[in-house]
Amino acid sequence: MASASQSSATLDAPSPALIIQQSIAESLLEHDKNPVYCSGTWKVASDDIILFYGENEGTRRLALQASATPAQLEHLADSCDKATFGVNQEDVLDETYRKAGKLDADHFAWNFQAFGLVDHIKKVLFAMDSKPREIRAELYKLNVYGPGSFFKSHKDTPRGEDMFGSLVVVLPTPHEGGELYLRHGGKEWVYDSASELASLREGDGPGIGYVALYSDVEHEVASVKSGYRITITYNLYFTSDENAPTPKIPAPPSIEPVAALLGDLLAQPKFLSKGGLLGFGLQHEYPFPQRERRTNTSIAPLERVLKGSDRVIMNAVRQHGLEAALYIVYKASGGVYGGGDAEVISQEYIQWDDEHEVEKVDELLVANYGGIVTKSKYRRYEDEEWGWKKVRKEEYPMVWITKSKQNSFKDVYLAYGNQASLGHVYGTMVLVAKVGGPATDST
Ligand SMILES: O=C(O)CCC(=O)C(=O)O
Ligand SMILES: [Fe+2]
Repeated sequence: MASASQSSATLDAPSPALIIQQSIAESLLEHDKNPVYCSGTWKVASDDIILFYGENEGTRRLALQASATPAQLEHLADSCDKATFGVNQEDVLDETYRKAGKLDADHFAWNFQAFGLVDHIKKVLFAMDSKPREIRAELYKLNVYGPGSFFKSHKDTPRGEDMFGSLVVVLPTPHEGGELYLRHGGKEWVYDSASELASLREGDGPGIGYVALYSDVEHEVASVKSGYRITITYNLYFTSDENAPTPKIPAPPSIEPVAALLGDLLAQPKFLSKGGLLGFGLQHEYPFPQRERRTNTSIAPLERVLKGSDRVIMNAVRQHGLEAALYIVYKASGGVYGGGDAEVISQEYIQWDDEHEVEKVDELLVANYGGIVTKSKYRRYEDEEWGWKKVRKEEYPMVWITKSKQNSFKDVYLAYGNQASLGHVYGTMVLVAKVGGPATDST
């Protein structure tokens, strides 16, 4: 009896383990929503879309940035062999299944480097990995789908264990039809290269269409109605670490010691107790952004290209939850402003000119360019300080951890005065982290 009641209890209430098992299965189902392909358009440079092709010495050059003429495209189509497809490890020619032209990788070349695109594909298809596996694309074939060409439903034959998918790049030649249908897990999608390419706006420069799909995704190219649909396909592989040469360089030091020391510094009760700024000179050089005449440009985008120890310190201060950014430390000489050690930091790289007089560079920076005063002009002359109360009040104390003169510039500005004269503005790009709230003055 006891055993009977036990078994009925098992039937009524699923065990906790079973509930967890079901939850795992359910949440894995959620992950089936991960994309099995990705597609879109990709911007390229004009030089990227020049095609060189030929089976023998006489190589043709076909530049696609300006639209190719029908005669040029016909020549390319005529240079192709008939495309075959794989059935049971054999290449089969059957134009009722696949009608298209092909060139093997040893009969064509183009400048386009797929690295950026491949990196993008990696992030979309392997977003579930905290550190996505490295992948690479190997040039495979060029195909020309002229009017009436198609490729019926198939899966691509994986070439090697590490191959996980295919990348099809569609060149920007006008065509109609030739949609790519993709099917997986009972779902269907369509990638319409003709309309994707047509949607590229002229002012945006040239672009290509692309679709990257897992090898187990069934796909089919619908019949091309007009024009030429030219594709370049790549095989996509996981890169194997086995063949990678062992690095000769020693492993870089971890950021942990720097972050720990920074933590110790911030924990000091007297250190910037009212808040302030931590300044770091940069150890590498960075190109200042292009300035248009009489405009200013933010240097914030340079943050993405920080190198070496500059990157380490940016990561370390952020690890401590500090707000940090690149700034330019401005100082000026000449005009009313001249002299003094005043310093103002701003994220704007300013185009000074010799037509507009500037009375006080520091005040202009504060008023118009988000400037923060780190040293006010008259701090050394106490009797004059009354006139600068307002600016003094806004002064943020800056503690320099490292100093550097790298990434400095000198500009000329028109200094206001009885007689306008030329002055100089000096700038140095640095990394600044904010500690605590703004420095407040109790007076
Ligand atoms: O051109 C396409 O969109 C796909 C071509 C294809 O399926 C293949 O070459 O295997
Ligand atoms: Fe295919």
